[in-house]
Amino acid sequence: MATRLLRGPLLRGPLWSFALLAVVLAVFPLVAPDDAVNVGVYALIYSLAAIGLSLLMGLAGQVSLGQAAFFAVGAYTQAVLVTRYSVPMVPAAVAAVGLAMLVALLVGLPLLRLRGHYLALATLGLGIIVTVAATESEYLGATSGIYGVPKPEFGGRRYDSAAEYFWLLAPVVVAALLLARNVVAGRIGRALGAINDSEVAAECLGADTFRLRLQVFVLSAGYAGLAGVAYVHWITVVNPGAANFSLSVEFLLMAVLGGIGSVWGAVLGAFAVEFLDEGLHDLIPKIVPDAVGEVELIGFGIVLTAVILFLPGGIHGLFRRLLDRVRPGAAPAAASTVDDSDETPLLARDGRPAPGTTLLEVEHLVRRFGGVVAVDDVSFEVRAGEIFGLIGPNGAGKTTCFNIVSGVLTPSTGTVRLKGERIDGRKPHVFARARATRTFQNLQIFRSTTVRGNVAVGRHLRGRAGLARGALVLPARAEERAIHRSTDDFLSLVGLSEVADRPAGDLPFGQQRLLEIARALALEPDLLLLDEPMAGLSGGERRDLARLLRRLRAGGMAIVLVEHDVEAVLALADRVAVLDDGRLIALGDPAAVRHDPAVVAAYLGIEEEQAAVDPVARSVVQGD
Ligand SMILES: Nc1ncnc2c1ncn2[C@@H]1O[C@H](COP(=O)(O)OP(=O)(O)OP(=O)(O)O)[C@@H](O)[C@H]1O
Repeated sequence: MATRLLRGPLLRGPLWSFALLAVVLAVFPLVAPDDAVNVGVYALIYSLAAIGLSLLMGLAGQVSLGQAAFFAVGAYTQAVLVTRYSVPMVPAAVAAVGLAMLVALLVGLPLLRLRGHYLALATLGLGIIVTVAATESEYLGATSGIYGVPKPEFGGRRYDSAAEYFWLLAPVVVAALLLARNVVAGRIGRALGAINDSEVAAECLGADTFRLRLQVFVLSAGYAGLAGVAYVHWITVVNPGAANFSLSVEFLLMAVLGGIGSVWGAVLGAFAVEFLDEGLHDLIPKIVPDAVGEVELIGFGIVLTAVILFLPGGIHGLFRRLLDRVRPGAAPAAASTVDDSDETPLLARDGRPAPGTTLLEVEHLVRRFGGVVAVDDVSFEVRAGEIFGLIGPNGAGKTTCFNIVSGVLTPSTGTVRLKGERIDGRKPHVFARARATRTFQNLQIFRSTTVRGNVAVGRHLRGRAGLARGALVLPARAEERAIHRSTDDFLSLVGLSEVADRPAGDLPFGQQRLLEIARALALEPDLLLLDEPMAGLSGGERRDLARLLRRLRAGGMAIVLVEHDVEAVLALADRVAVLDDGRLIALGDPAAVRHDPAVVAAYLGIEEEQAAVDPVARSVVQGD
């Protein structure tokens, strides 16, 4: 849901929507009463932290329960630099945001490697640490905090009224939104969206999950730090309450209420929560006389629970649904078929190992799952420019072999070398970086995006735009255009051009298989592992795919083919390895393998000696 929203048209949408927001924000102080403008200033300040949190939750799929800790780091650093060292406001702000990001880097480095919600727990702890440290530190003014932070002054003008401060902040928030939007819509956001859909598939296309999540966490802390800077220049004082858990909950509520993953929603959520906060301030004392802040927190808790239960997409999701209702549905498009019938080389590239060169070496591979030995002392090599078939009955260990070679699983013992480098036990993105990738027996489509979006993820390693370049968009724009254009080429290879802009999850099963192949080809691999690519394809699609694989081989690509359609493999492959019960029982050219009694026996489940003499058994495998 989060990523679906995140890629929605409202968020990626036209730049005019940002202009509209700018106009609304410009007009707000003119038309709203003074009290409301005052609340609006807090909403703008907090929306910065909420945008960061929304990015973290939507893109990295992680929750921070201590966003206020980074907010406080930003606020304290700014206060110290400006009041104690007379550092001008802007350089101080750069340092404050930088320090918040550095703290996030140090927290994220050990934690984001782990699966699960360790980050949420750690950031909760960080909030407590920052609160206690600020309370105990005389340097930071202990419980009273640091006073006397000046209101901002630019060009001789002091921004001390709510309306003026609002107007000063509004462009900052719009710019922050634009940067966040660019991150979401660009290379990094695309890869993180894919990771949320299928981590294993995104990794196999070169997305480094840990690194990307760490980057977003650090960016998210930067947003919180900037909010802290804006805050301290508005209220001119900072105390340990700035790192309080209740403020982190408030940020969380803003992000969730706005719609997780929607940076637009975070701003809407910030305004909604701030005005709700005002309402609760007035309402709670009437219901609970002498009530203190904790009662307000209960109010927030109730709203948070209600939103999760009844409005899972938040305000942004509500808008999105309304928009979907009025927008006409896209007409379903028919898939085209591959129209080439030749075997001219395809996707050849300079620098690819010469045909016949050993690309992949698998030696004495063993993988145990408890008592089951799924792969048992298997060795083989795959050469550039060949189609290598890997066949065997159900449960023979083929997919496990693929998983080990591609880094999805670590072997119990044995080694895997790709282009001479040991890669066993390394992550799948290392495999992808060496220009090798795979498809999956159980389809791993990125459902939150379109067909074209899936292929664009396949181009991840061919792009270079990082977080900073992506956020500033201009340098990355040419690259994005090139990626967009190239997706058409890869889709046309598998006959999916016509459905390029359809949601990937809407395609029928067979086309989803073809999409996985197009996505893998987009990496322009030297080694391609295909796990049952023919399953679910029509007769025509199978023939087209076989032709495509021959053309890729002619271009010098090495293809390893796991396939239940034994005839198809024997017809296509240059060499075939047969697994049975985890063991390699035959390896050689298709003709030799076809006549191997051990292979016949394995497929029919009879004894080898019997298979050797049984004409019926042999005819079943040989297709005579
Ligand atoms: N994660 C796992 N945990 C436990 N056992 C597993 C796991 N993965 C595979 N196995 C077992 O390992 C053996 C080999 O499975 P694998 O999926 O590699 O075979 P396969 O040749 O790909 O089979 P199929 O053609 O049916 O896909 C099977 O007995 C399977 O049950």
